Amino acid sequence: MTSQQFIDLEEKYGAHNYHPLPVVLEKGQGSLVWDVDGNEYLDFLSAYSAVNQGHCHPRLLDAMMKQAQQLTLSSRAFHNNQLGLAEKKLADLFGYDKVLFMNTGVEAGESAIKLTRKWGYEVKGIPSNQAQIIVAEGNFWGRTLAAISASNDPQSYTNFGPFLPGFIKIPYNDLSALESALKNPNVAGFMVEPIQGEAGVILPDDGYLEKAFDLCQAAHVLFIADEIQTGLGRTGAWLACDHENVKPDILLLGKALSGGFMPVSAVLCRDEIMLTLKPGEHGSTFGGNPLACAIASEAIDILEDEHLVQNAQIRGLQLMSFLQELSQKCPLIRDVRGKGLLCAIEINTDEESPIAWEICLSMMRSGLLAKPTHGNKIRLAPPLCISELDIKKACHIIEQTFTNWKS
Ligand SMILES: Cc1ncc(COP(=O)(O)O)c(CNc2cccc(C(=O)O)c2)c1O
Repeated sequence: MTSQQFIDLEEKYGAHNYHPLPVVLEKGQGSLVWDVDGNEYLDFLSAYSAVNQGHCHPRLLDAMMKQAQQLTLSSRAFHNNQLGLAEKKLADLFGYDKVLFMNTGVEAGESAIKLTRKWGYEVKGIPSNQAQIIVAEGNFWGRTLAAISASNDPQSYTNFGPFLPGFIKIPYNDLSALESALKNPNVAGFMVEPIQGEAGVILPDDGYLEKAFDLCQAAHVLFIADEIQTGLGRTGAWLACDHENVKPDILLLGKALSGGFMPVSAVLCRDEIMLTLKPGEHGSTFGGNPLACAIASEAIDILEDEHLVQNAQIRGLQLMSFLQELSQKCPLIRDVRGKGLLCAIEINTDEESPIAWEICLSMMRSGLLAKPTHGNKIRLAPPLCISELDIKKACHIIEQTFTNWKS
């Protein structure tokens, strides 16, 4: 079958809830993917940071196959021999008492909202059903009704109402807005991405996270870090919060927690918070299944064994210095920004302009896959295993595209 035939099948039989680039992938390995016509691409999206370890990592394949021949799903009606090991690994690595395994990132977000509310009522003493959670404008943590209720992006919430109450929206990177919102005694938590991914790789001012954390502690409010996109080495540290020595009260992980093999997410926090959940009050059929736990354990080991956090830092510096140089000589570029291997080019147009999309099409034809987010920001986020040579190759493609661009 041709690429077009595969695209036509999706058009005819699938929901039209995405607008993919016109490329049909059939194979991935490390930082590379191939389409059905055998064309090779550098993957600079990494499935939105779900394949930090690289596509189809052989160790993850082995771990999956080994466990899949033993037991894939026990349900939580019974214990299994993988869950406790994976919980301990994450708890020890990140320094928390307890881990709650879920599946998708938004489920981790929903779980964090429920935990924070329950803690608010049963520990902080907020009157029943009055708990508020502060969120930052520009946030994106998934597509459930709670997640879109917390969103200020019309594309996320239009015509999906009515919405969940209990969210207070404040500008991102605005400490005075946070300080005044924290005056509300019914606030239980502040959920924030250390770097806003979908908003276009928006970095807060240095010190924002640390000061926001301190304000939350002073107000007896839980600081919830959504590291589902920024965590697990993406920004050149295990967690983006590490760059400011902030230890969140609640930590959300997902995506690369399975290296792209299956949905695995986790919520980490101390006993005082996690033990507000009593048997039968929360969970999921697949949450903490032995297959997911075996894969998650291996996904963490790979990040450690292959020094991928360090590689993200070094390769990120290489990529960012190129981008800064390019931006000096290219009026089409409004801004370049990033941390580690979570970078973005902001094109000098409004969000509605098709130019960012056309640039991504051109880079695709030259062998590099990237996609715009929020119109005019092109995210550049390769797998953390990417080599110096492949960064050089990508930079050459990016430079050729921008310097030869004729609007
Ligand atoms: C910071 C953050 N938190 C939570 C989620 C939700 O994760 P799940 O998608 O696994 O529920 C994300 C998701 N990030 C993300 C980025 C781009 C596209 C899409 C998409 O839904 O196709 C998702 C995210 O970027």
